[in-house]
Amino acid sequence: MTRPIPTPVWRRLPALWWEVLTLSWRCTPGLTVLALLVLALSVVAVPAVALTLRATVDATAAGASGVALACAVGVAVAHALTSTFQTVTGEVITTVADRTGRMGVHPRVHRAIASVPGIAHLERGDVLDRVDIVRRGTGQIGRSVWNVLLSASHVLKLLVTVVLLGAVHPLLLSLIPLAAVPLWAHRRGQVLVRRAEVEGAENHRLQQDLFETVAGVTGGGEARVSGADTRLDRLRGEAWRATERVRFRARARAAVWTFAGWLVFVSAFAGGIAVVIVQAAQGTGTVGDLVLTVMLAVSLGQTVRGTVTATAETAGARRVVEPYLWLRGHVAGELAREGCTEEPPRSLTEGLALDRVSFTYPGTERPALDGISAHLPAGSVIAVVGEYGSGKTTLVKLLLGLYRPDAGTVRVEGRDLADMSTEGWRSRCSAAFQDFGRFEVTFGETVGLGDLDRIGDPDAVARAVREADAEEIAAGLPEGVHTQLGRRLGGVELSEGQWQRAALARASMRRDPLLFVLDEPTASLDAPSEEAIFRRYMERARAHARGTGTVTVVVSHRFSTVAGADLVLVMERGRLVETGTHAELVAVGGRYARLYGLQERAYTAGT
Ligand SMILES: Nc1ncnc2c1ncn2[C@@H]1O[C@H](COP(=O)(O)OP(=O)(O)OP(=O)(O)O)[C@@H](O)[C@H]1O
Repeated sequence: MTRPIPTPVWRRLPALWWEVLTLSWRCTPGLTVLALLVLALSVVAVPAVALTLRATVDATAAGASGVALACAVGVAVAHALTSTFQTVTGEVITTVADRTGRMGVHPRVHRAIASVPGIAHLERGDVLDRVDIVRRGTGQIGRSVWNVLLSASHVLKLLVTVVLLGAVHPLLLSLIPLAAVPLWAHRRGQVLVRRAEVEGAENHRLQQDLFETVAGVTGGGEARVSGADTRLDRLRGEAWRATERVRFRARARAAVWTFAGWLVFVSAFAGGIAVVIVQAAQGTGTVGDLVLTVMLAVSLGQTVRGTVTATAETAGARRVVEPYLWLRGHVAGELAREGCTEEPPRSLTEGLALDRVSFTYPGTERPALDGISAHLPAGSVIAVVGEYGSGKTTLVKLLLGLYRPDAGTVRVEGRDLADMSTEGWRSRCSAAFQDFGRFEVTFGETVGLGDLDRIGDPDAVARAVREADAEEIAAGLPEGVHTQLGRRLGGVELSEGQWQRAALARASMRRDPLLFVLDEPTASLDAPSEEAIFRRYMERARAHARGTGTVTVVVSHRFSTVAGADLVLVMERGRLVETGTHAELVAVGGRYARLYGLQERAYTAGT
């Protein structure tokens, strides 16, 4: 099969600029029009000042004081407009670009990444590097089209200026090609800077992760107690220095290129001015010509610098635009590869099945799941047990469609989950994980996020809170479910167990899930609280079973809590080593029975 040749970046840029311009229009129409207007008028402002100034001087020399006065007023008006444009253009463009970046581009990036079925791609270094660059530079993407328009307006200004100078003396036309030298030199430097950004992205991510670990409340506390914070901080410093070394070298080389380019242009320009001065001294030009030349000479410097800066920024934005386009291509490729649109069934009668499922995490050697086959009947409560790292979480993540099996099939009512629309399947799943999210919104919202359609429904939220046994938490908050959570936002901080119950309540928001997963969501709770919650969720599972045939999967280390499950799956090093009910497995006297006995003895000894 021949692979399609990817479209070069430069051919995709015009479409991207047009897209950003329409986004600007949608995000902030008034300012977008103002920015376009200011750019158009700024092209004619400087030549207008120069021409009216020449007319003023020549009229004065000819003794036409009335004309001279009128031209002087023209100079004042044109000068005032030029100054205003110089101040306003940057402000307006920055505001438009910033709004477009935050309100338009940022949500698009997040939506695109989230639209890819599964999360396996978020474990890939090449994807993470690009996401890191794009997240830091969405403003530059919003600004990219304005830099292009700014460059175009500066180039136009430059052309008008040089044409006027050419009329004074044709030799000055040679400045046109020479004005391109600084642009070219700057571009060369930017290529080096761009390469250095991608090269240093991995170390930058590493230092950021280490910083968050050391400075974070959770990980940071642990690091301080264990004394690992000094070492982690040293590693962070090393990673930062490695990134900075690469960046600094590239920027220094880029600066040398820019300086050399400017030197060539400025030398040529000085020669041009000398020619005009000689011409005026010989009487072949007017005093007005000399004034016009000096005026344009001053503004030409600014115009060329503006052109270089805007063009350099356009080129510089490629270090963000290129990874952005790469990410979009990646997302489109992933979506095309999936292309599954089948809707999930309304209810289950047969249930879910794993058929020789294997899975290895990207970048690792050992399979996390190895040839798992099991039937999870509709309406049943399945317990998954096993030691640390045996593959329990990976198994439920495959059931939830967060990862795709490398081999084998996950079936829903006999149909391959891979053929089903990921969005459709996820909308029929509920899950509470050990690493639950702490969403710092109001308590009611943190629960309601479990079912966005009903986030504002107080009855639905109250019921979910009741099911997670979290009523006392809500009642204890100063403003009940309307209390803002999180200290950073001036709200109330919940304890670990309270956050966990909030996560459980969130998972209870959906009324008719086909798959309900509880992956050790009660690890922060004591054994009696955990048992009480599981009892409650077992009852809920039985009620769901009668309606939609929901399969409830519970992952736990505490064997006693899951003894009431219909089926227990015992995992060991990625393999399913035993299957049966609690009674059957105890009777067999195998791995489950041994681990169960050990835990029971430990519990009895502790009481
Ligand atoms: N994102 C990941 N990338 C690479 N390897 C991973 C990842 N997540 C888990 N693993 C590995 O896959 C194996 C199974 O992990 P998994 O989290 O499924 O086990 P578990 O039984 O749920 O463990 P625990 O009881 O500690 O939660 C482990 O060897 C683990 O190190």
